[in-house]
Amino acid sequence: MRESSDQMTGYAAPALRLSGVRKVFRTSDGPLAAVDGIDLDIGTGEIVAFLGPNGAGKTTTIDMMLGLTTPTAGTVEVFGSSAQAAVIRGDISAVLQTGGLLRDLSVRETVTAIAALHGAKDRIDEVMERTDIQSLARRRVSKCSGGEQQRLKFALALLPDPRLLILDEPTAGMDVGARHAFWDTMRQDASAGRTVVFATHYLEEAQDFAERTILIGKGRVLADGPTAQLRAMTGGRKVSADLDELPGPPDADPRLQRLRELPGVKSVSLRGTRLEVTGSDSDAIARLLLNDLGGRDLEIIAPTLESAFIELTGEGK
Ligand SMILES: Nc1ncnc2c1ncn2[C@@H]1O[C@H](COP(=O)(O)OP(=O)(O)OP(=O)(O)O)[C@@H](O)[C@H]1O
Repeated sequence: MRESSDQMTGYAAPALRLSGVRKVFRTSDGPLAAVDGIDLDIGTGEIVAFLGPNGAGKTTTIDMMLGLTTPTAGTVEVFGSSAQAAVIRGDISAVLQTGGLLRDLSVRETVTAIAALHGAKDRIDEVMERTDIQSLARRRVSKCSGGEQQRLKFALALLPDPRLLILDEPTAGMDVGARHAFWDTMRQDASAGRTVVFATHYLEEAQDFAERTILIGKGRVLADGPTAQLRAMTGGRKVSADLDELPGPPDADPRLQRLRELPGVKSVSLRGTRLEVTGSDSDAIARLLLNDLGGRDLEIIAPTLESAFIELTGEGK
């Protein structure tokens, strides 16, 4: 990856800085604040998920990051300059939901044409290999599947060797294998210093691939933090184990009572001989179950981002 001017000057501007960003559209029903005051900094080498339901404002925000539209209020900076300047320098590029590939060109002709625009003909083979499209080189774009077209768009986005890559639902149309291959490439890129910001509807995708998740709803940031921490914000983990049959009713059982009295325990329930305990300190619950209460076949399950999402946005997907 190219050396950054920040490294040369010693000034480390964040990859992306949004300050008080708003975008208001005029609609027949009056003004609509699609983005309603977003502040955030994203550092070099981060992989960040923008997670939110339909209409949350993700695409509108991404368009402003890329300089495709201007904010109604606030500022967007990419490596310390305007988004447009960053695009011209080749510091930022994107895989967008919409936007065109020429259907009659072959895959290789497409990559070659865009490489010529960027003065990056020497990178053609490398990006085709990284995105696993060499075997499609002679295929017409119109004959490529949705997932293959996404890989081609990804190749085009890598041609300028951007320091910041923005992806709007990049794996739409890919099967599970292609999705994992895609994210493996992304991880390698991020570890080499490329910053990656992606919008997704897939809760598992944020969970599996982003170290940091920014949850967006109604044009605002609802939560922003390490993806694991966001998950932990909702209800803690569930610990389950088999117990010997209880001699009496569960409400009166002293073993269950000891679990209920543990700090942070939210619920204790029994189905047959299978006990389920939810709480913030799963280690303490597991210790008590195994050491003192004769629990067997113990399982600890972390809450999914789905539950965090529903709790924080008040709406499921
Ligand atoms: N050009 C426009 N004119 C009027 N309203 C718009 C325009 N673009 C977006 N909107 C509205 O702004 C809101 C945010 O839309 P946006 O596309 O940014 O959401 P999103 O989070 O990307 O949704 P999705 O996940 O469905 O792509 C929506 O209510 C949308 O209808």
